[in-house]
Amino acid sequence: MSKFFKRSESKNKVTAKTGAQSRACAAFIVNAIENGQSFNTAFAHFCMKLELDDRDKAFVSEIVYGTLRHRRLLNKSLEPLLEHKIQKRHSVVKSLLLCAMYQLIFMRTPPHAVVSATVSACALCQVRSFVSMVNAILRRFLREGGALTHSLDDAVEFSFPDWLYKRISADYGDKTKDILINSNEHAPLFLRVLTDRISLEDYLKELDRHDIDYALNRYGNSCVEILQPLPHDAIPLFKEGMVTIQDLSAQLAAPLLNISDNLKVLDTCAAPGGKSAHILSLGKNINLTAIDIDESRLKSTQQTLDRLKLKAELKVMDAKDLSSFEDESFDRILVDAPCSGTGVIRRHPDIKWLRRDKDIESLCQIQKDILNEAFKKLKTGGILLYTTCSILKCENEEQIKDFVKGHDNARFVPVSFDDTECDYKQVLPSAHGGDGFFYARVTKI
Ligand SMILES: C[S@@+](CC[C@H](N)C(=O)[O-])C[C@H]1O[C@@H](n2cnc3c(N)ncnc32)[C@H](O)[C@@H]1O
Repeated sequence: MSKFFKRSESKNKVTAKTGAQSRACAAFIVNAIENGQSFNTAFAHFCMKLELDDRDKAFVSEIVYGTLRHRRLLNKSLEPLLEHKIQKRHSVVKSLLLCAMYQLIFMRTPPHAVVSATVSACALCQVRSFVSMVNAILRRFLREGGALTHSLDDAVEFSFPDWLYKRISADYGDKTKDILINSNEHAPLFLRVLTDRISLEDYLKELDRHDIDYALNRYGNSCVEILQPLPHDAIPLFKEGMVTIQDLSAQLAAPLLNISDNLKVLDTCAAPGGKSAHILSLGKNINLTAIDIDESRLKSTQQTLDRLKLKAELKVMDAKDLSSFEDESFDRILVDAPCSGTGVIRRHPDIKWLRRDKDIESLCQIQKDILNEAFKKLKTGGILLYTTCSILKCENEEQIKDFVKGHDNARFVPVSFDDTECDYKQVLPSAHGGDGFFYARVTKI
């Protein structure tokens, strides 16, 4: 356990009670996600309901993320142990068992602790009548070796829904397995140092002073990877606004806008504000309008900008209708479009179970509508940057190629990666260390 999760002496023991509460909380969250709730909503709700402290929350989040990462394989290992099908109204029992198996196999938590806390959690989950069944299944699982039952089907082995597996393999062929493996990794913590306020060198000295392990990455010149668990409030100079949390791939987006001083910039899908903040750091006197359709998410953009002491005009607005702005009035436009999130599954494994195949078509239509509308607002000679955190070609290269084909006055502005220039760039999860991401920029002639 990291030194940043220190507790007072009296609270330092994980009692049977807190152990059961954490297991109940994890099972409730997994169950809620299976029923369509997002991780963030379910996590906030159940952690509050079960009155968990920060250390318990970290433990719960590890169990939930891990269980979601390996859900299909855990399920395959659980199924032969179930003598009767668990009814839908008792589905939390299945979540309790899957979470317990994840702890036994992947976290190597002592078996007696997992079994006794999971059994006690039945009462908290209001499935007391399942106590002996849960106890018997977990003990049998351990007696029979406590190992996973593997599958020759990669969708099961790497726990991806069939529809998504099919789409990834149609797009990537023999690269598919690597993509699935990398998407099941734990995502690293990347910081972006605001180098207009503190040099990278000086910030690294700060990390050394706090004895924090880090690594640099040749792709981002203000990017530092932190090699140990570190809550936000333990990140040196975070509160002071000298540094922010942003994945490496996300950090590579804003510089592609070629920002210089005094430009008028529109960020069409801005929340929670990571790239808006980056744009503002790249020039002086940038006139940035940041819009988002989601009011609550736009509030988090304001918080991001406040912490970093940056200013932009924020508006709740649907980017499919930008008629309140004059045509050809922006020098730079960022369309960081709503997407499937298939490039960030290692960071948000709930995406695998929340997304549906039919969502992809509607997302593609929204992306197309936003691109068409945003391009009207771009000045001649300006740059529009289209990015997504998806790896699906229909959202990325097919989308932008169709766009350029459909606009006589649009031209690609090539992007350069690994010393190679291309009209657009697809980065796969972990390929450079960062998330899966897509970048393409166009200009108006
Ligand atoms: C990938 S996130 C943007 C991340 C953000 N650019 C950043 O760097 O922090 C996509 C955003 O698009 C917003 N969005 C979805 N549909 C939209 C629409 N029609 N108009 C404007 N924003 C939209 C979502 O609310 C979400 O905040």
